[in-house]
Amino acid sequence: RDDVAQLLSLQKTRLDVAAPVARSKWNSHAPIDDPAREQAILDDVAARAQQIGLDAPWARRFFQDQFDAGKLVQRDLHRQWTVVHRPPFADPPDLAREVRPVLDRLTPELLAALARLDGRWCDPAVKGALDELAPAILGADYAPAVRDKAIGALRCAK
Ligand SMILES: O=C(O)C(=O)C[C@]1(C(=O)O)C=C[C@@H](O)C=C1
Repeated sequence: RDDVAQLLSLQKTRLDVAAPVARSKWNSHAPIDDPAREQAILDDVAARAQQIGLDAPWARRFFQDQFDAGKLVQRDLHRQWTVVHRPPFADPPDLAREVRPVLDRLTPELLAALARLDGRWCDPAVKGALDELAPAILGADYAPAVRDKAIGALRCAK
C-alpha cells in the first residue's frame, strides 16, 4: 500500500508540472506536443528500465501515459485561457532551464517506485490500494480522464 501511495504521489508531482509547462507554452506559443522531447525521454526510460530489471516496453508505455495525461491538463488550461483571452503571463517559467529539469529528476524516482512494485498489478492488495488511493491522490486535483490515463499501465491486465 505504501509503495502504491508513493508511486501515485510521484505521478501527481509529475502531473503538477503540466501547469507551469502550460504557462511557459502559453507565452512562447510552442506547441503542447513535442514528439522529439518525448522520444528522448522514452529512450532514456528504456535504458534505465533495463538497468533496474523493469520491462522496457512496458516502462515506455507507462511514461507515454504520463505524457498524455499531462497533455490533457495542458490542453484544458490553454482552452480556458483562450476563452478568457488571457494575456501572456508576467513571469512565465523557463521550460528548458526550470521546468524540464524537474521532470527529468522525477524519471528515475518513478522508475524506482515502479520497480518496487515489481509488476504485481494483479495482486489483490496492490489492486485494492490502487482503486482506493488513485481517486484520493490523483483525483483530488485532476479529472477522472486524466487520472485514468495516468494509471492505465498499472491496471491488472487479467
Ligand atoms: O516538455 C514539454 O514540452 C512538455 O510539454 C512535457 C511533456 C512531458 O510530460 O514530459 C509533455 C508533452 C510533450 O510532448 C513533451 C513532454
